[in-house]
Amino acid sequence: MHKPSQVIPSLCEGYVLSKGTKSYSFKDTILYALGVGASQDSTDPEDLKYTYENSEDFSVLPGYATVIPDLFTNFMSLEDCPGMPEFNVMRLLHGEQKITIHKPLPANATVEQTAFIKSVSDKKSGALVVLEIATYDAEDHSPICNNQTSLFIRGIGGFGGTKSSNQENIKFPNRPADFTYTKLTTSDQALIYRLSGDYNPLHVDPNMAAMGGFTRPILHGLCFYGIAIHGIVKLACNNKPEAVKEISARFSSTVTPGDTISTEMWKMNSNTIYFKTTNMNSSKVCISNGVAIINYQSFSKM
Ligand SMILES: CCCCCCC[C@@H](O)CC(=O)SCCNC(=O)CCNC(=O)[C@H](O)C(C)(C)COP(=O)(O)OP(=O)(O)OC[C@H]1O[C@@H](n2cnc3c(N)ncnc32)[C@H](O)[C@@H]1OP(=O)(O)O
Repeated sequence: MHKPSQVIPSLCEGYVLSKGTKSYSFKDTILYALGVGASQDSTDPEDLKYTYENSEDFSVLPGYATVIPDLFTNFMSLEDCPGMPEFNVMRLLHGEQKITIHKPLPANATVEQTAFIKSVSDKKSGALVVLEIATYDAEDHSPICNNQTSLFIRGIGGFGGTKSSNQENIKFPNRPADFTYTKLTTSDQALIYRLSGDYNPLHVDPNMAAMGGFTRPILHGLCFYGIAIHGIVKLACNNKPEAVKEISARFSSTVTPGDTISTEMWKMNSNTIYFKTTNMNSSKVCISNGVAIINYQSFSKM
């Protein structure tokens, strides 16, 4: 296939990366929960509701919305888009993510979904490709969730056109956080997390990570996003996953499996939480601009 020498936004925008039906079951939702650090140790007795299908209130973590799409198919299809030049896929990083949840995520479902490129903007050091993925229940065609995924492809910027970002910069309050969730990621975190569908070798293969300019494989953005969401549900939502309606955030620095990450949350008003996550090993903020929209009516005790 003939590839252009640089990004041609008009040939990218609207390009369908995948469209189809898929089914998942409670085994997938449990595997996801384990991949974002749900455990059965004495500090986390409440996690059984995400990891044991026979628990009384078995539930799906809201972050599971991010892996319902066929991540790897979409990732690979990007290279086939006629408006994209040749690029080193190991230089592609997850830039931003927004999920919108329309109903509590079912533990077993058949879903219909379409993923397409919504926009491409020139960030000079790279191209920011924004994907939109809508997921519907195949049974009654009701909307389940939406994903907006921004991919930052380093090294292919400078093609002109728009340069805007899709997320606003958040100003955090000048007071201690209302809740803090600190989690030690494990050295095998990426090996477990990838089984939920993002098989990008950047996260496990040292040679591929080196091609991306990293000394070691880095953790999936959606894995540490999922860890932060787990913390938000536990600490700010009384462990009621159905309370989460929307979560958006930017991946502003990398995390290596084995790093400790700490998510600080501020309750801003009756339905909004601002959050950011710091990588305690690098001392850098790895998730910035975090905003969670919560429906506090869905539980009584705060
Ligand atoms: C298809 C389905 C796919 C599913 C996912 C599959 C892919 C996954 O497997 C891949 C991953 O998970 S990668 C791991 C997670 N991501 C990361 O670790 C990225 C961390 N962030 C960075 O390294 C830098 O912010 C970096 C490199 C992103 C940007 O840093 P710089 O180049 O230094 O940019 P900077 O000079 O700070 O800013 C330039 C302009 O870019 C905007 N920007 C910065 N960070 C951004 C980010 N994270 N997302 C979006 N935009 C971002 C800035 O605002 C600036 O724009 P403008 O000039 O318009 O203000």
